[in-house]
Amino acid sequence: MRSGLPRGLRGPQGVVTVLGAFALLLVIVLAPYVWGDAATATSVADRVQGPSAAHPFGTDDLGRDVLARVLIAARLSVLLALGATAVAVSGGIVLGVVATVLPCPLRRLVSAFIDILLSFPWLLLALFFSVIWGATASGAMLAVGFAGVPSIARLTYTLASSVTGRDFVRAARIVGVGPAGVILRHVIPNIAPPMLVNTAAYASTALLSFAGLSFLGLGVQAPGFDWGRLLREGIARIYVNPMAALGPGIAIVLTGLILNAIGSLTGESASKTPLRPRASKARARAGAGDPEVLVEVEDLRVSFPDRQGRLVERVRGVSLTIRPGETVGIVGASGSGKSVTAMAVAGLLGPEAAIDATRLSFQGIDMTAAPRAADRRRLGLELAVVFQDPLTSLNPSLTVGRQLTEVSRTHDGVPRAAARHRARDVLASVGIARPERRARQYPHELSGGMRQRAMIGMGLMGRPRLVIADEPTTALDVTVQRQVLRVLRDARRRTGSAILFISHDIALVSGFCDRVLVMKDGQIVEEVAAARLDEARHPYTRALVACVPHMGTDRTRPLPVIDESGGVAEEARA
Ligand SMILES: Nc1ncnc2c1ncn2[C@@H]1O[C@H](COP(=O)(O)OP(=O)(O)OP(=O)(O)O)[C@@H](O)[C@H]1O
Repeated sequence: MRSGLPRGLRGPQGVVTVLGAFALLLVIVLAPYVWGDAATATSVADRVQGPSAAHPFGTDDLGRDVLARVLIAARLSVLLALGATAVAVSGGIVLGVVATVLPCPLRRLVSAFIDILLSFPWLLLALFFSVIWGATASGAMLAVGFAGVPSIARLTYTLASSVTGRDFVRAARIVGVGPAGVILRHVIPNIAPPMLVNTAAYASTALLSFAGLSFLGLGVQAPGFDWGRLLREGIARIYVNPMAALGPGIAIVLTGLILNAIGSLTGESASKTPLRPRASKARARAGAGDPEVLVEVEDLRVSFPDRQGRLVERVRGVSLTIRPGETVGIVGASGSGKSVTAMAVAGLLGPEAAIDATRLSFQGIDMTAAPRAADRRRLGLELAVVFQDPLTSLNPSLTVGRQLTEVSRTHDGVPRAAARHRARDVLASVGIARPERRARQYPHELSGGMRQRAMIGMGLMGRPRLVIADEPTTALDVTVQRQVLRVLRDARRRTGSAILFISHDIALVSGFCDRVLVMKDGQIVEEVAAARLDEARHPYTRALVACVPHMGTDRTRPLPVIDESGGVAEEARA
């Protein structure tokens, strides 16, 4: 059963939070009208009295009702805390997000600057800013706000960096989405839930900080009063009337709790699904070159730095070609360099990869260099990548339909309504029932097989000449695997696109592909037609083929094992 309320607002905690927030709001709005006179009317006869029915929190040294003053101070205290929070959060988000999209050396510089600011205790910063802006309410608000910028900036930077490292952001960049688009469409929606929680947490910290500054005489000045100032006045009479000090203290604690509870509920409601790695798809650009050859790779070498910073070559002199409409498979053990090779072809390797190749091109476009704007458009439309993990192949904070329409809208300039229409047709063409409804859903609302089909659909939104499928069926059960392979086959038939299919499973690859490239230790050790795998010459290929059980396999014998040298060892395995 689903109620119409957001998820976070259901249950007792949600109800209590809503009631608390509502009561606080009422006090903030109405208190000055209802208790204004009691809070300001002086009465010498009622001076410094303890709690009574007429004055539940007693009176101050001018005979004013302390409870009324506490209630009226709610408005100033909360507004100043929210003002300080707005300064801290907006400053922190701008600094943190901008730092993530800066080029590497500048990013390090800004990150180090944030760290230096963080090393100062916030109170010291707040006092420093108070001195600059003076001991006034607005000065203290700016002081508390600016003192919070470094911690919010650090948090934003960490969260945003974890998003910008995801495949869907890398793919979006390749597709031509600029820094502003990446921030607005990918980073902000994904960091919003934790940021909301932290904003509310910071609001309660700001409330406390502000009360602290006013208590020290650096915040609100007489005749104005906030909770901090009331606390300062109450402390002086704590032995005569403890409630004069406890009253504002209770108000600060309760309001802090309400702000924290609002934050956790908002965060819970806003979070759609946990963000996980791996995502999306990519595309490629245009140029001269042999029209008969779609992908040309010659002597590709890819290295990554190890922990000591030394470059280690992971792909060692790979050469391959893919012709239009061909289905080429790459098989090999884990770590043999299949994905790195494929990502190099797609131009999706990160900046940490050192790429060296005599030739690395897709439709004549040099994929070792950053694509030009004109090439990006072709990449966006003509190259699609389907990754292994379907849950994380899509941006969790955008609906499936929105992600599908991005290609048409970014590169074809198709109007929104037409793009939506096309997205529905494409979803239907990859076998997704009720495509209208599915397009409105978020990735986590789809099954694994559906997500993978939606990914293939994303590729079909353009005019794919090549689909790179990096272990697209590994995370799926056998039945769903078959459906996904069928969708890929149909897509190839309809669009004439070539497919580069990566898998551990030589039986799957030989059944699906025209040609098979066998990789071992970063090299292609053999290239063989799928139909003639039995005639493979390399011992490693023969070992892979021998490991595939078939109808005639003797089940009483141990499974063959591929040894270090790549041959078959008849070791026993349970
Ligand atoms: N970003 C990276 N930084 C450092 N090393 C990397 C990086 N990406 C890949 N590698 C290394 O490159 C080698 C080849 O990785 P790759 O992902 O291509 O293997 P694979 O054959 O696709 O394996 P699997 O089937 O397990 O995905 C591995 O040793 C891997 O650790």
